[in-house]
Amino acid sequence: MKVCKFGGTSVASAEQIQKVANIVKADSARKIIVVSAPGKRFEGDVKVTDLLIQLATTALLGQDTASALSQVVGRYASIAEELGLDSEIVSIIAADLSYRLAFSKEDPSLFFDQVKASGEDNSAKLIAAYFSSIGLTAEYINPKQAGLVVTELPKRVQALPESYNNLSTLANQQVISVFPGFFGYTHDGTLRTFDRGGSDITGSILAAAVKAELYENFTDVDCVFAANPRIVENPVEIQTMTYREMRELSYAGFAVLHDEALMPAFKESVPVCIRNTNNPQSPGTMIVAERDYSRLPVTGISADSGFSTLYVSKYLMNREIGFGRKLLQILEDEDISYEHIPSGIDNLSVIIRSHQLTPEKQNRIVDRVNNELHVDDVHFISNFSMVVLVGEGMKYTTGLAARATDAIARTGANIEMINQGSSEVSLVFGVLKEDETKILKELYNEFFVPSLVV
Ligand SMILES: Nc1ncnc2c1ncn2[C@@H]1O[C@H](COP(=O)(O)OP(=O)(O)O)[C@@H](O)[C@H]1O
Ligand SMILES: N[C@@H](CC(=O)OP(=O)(O)O)C(=O)O
Repeated sequence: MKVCKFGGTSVASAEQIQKVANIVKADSARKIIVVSAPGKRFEGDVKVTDLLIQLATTALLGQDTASALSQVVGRYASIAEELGLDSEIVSIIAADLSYRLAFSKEDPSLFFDQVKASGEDNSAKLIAAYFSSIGLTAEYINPKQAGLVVTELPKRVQALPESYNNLSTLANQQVISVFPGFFGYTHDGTLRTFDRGGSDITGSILAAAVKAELYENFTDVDCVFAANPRIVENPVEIQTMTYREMRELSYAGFAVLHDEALMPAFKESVPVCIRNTNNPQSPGTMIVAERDYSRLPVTGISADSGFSTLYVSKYLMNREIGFGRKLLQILEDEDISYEHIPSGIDNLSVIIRSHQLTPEKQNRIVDRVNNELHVDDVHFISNFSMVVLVGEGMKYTTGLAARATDAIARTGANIEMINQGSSEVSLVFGVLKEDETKILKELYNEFFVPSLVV
């Protein structure tokens, strides 16, 4: 049995959904279909999830929701009409949205989740109806009834272990299951969505639960490329990569797969294949536990912005027992996680995703570090990017860091931070945001030109 996830671009219009149906028909092993909300049909279009966020915001502000609501219903109505479905499905979707808008707004984040999740939920209902209309025996699956149970607030949303057992019964279904991505329910029945892009996670959870032979993730590119195709022209195609490599690359900018989507599949050794709905003949990129990495040391290069650094210096910091713990406790008290901690003997930097910081939080942290740790200097620097070189073969290659730093030097940019994880599967450079693109391009030239495939 195969689990297939179709992303927003794959279900953005009637034409795309017809391609999805053809892909499902072409292989009888494709029994569980996870769908996203309709995404962008063209450059500049708006994803249904973003329309829903606008709708929820309007409702929370107590403003008239009629126009925002009709935009969302309109997207589904035009898809349904083009697919030749009767208006009943559109009435079901309109009624569902009105029901969600009447939900309690006491906790705005839960209200947002209710409204956002309708994107995938209604997409699944519509696609199941379309499959049935063309003679495929298909059924919409409700994640609550199927048992996709997630953690309660204030914990980060994650599937609970029992979900896998609950969902495993889907393996016995004779019909094609159409499952909405992106959300689950807590024990008390509260709906919670995963982070943006989270339908990839749902697909992986289901693939692990039914111990699928393959998790196919259908998107709008033929494969995973060695660098973001929006930045590097015609990048090298990756045929096979390991879970670890994909995890590191999606951590910093490979938007093609959510970085939390690998663990469930990895734990059950389910291989993942990234494929193109618009070109299903293309074999795609296989993500597996091990691969031959003798040819090229670097598999891919990613880059992501939106990082800040908390810089702290104090003479003899290296001798002060408990300094690091006290500093990290201050961050924990502010509910902040960190990415890297490069350090010297008298100073250290804590790299943080900037979206976690507010001016008030920054002031409180700086005050507490000054008052409680009596440092010589503490300040925040924002606007950092991380550029990450990833490859299982890196640890067997000498001189690789020197080649990378030489390439960066050629751009004239300064390296603010270097971090090599002990697994040596990645090498991270902290750079200024304004230098990110030129560094990515130069590193790509250094390690991939003139190669054609990895
Ligand atoms: N290294 C990469 N390889 C392939 N695609 C990438 C890479 N980095 C970024 N992307 C982008 O990821 C996009 C697909 O992911 P996403 O927009 O989430 O699709 P979907 O709508 O299928 O969920 C591609 O259109 C591509 O622009
Ligand atoms: N629709 C949600 C979840 C998702 O996974 O979407 P996509 O498959 O389009 O990345 C989002 O936009 O975040």
